Amino acid sequence: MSRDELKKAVGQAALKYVRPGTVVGVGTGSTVAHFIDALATMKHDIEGAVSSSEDSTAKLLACGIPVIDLNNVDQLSVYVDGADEINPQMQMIKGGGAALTREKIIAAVAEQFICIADASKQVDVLGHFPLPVEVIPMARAYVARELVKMGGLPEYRQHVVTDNGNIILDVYNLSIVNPAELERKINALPGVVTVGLFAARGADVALIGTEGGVITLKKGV
Ligand SMILES: O=C[C@H](O)[C@H](O)[C@H](O)COP(=O)(O)O
Repeated sequence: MSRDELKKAVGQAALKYVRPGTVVGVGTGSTVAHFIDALATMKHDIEGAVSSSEDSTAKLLACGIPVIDLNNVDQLSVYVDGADEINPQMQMIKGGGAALTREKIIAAVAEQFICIADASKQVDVLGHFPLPVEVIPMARAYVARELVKMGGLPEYRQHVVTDNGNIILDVYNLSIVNPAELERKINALPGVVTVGLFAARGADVALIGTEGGVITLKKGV
């Protein structure tokens, strides 16, 4: 099976976590694009979606799924999103598509985070994928210097402006043995909007696309 077929399989598998009559949290990326296609098949059974990016909003609307402002939602039972890396503790690196901040906000509201990913995203230790950090433009050089002090090699993601009007630094050379601590440390730097480490709030369920089918992993099991 191609990687795209694996992504499609997990996108479809995530449908079973969507409860009729609810608002669904929707992430961003090529895996989520398949989930949105699947969600469109039950668009008359849900109230709508909360979206984590302008890209996903456009795709949801094109599929006829109403997009609802997060501020008008009291409860979100599930948030479905992809990942750039996921470890056995269900902690993730996200933000390869620059949508990390809105993704983290929706993940914080949701009762359940359902991560959908092909098996290539599974790692023992996070950090092979460069860690995205969303930064307010005037803080770019300062934050980069601080990231170097932490042992990283930050690289400015050229020609990318986030949906929030900020820039992304991708941090190479990190072997993240304590993701929760690094998440706290980077988030504490003035000028950092958020780091793409989802450690304090990881996934609750991971649907992993493999050659043998979709595997379901649950946090703490
Ligand atoms: O900013 C983008 C998101 O964090 C994505 O969920 C992540 O990059 C995975 O994307 P994809 O499913 O395209 O590999």
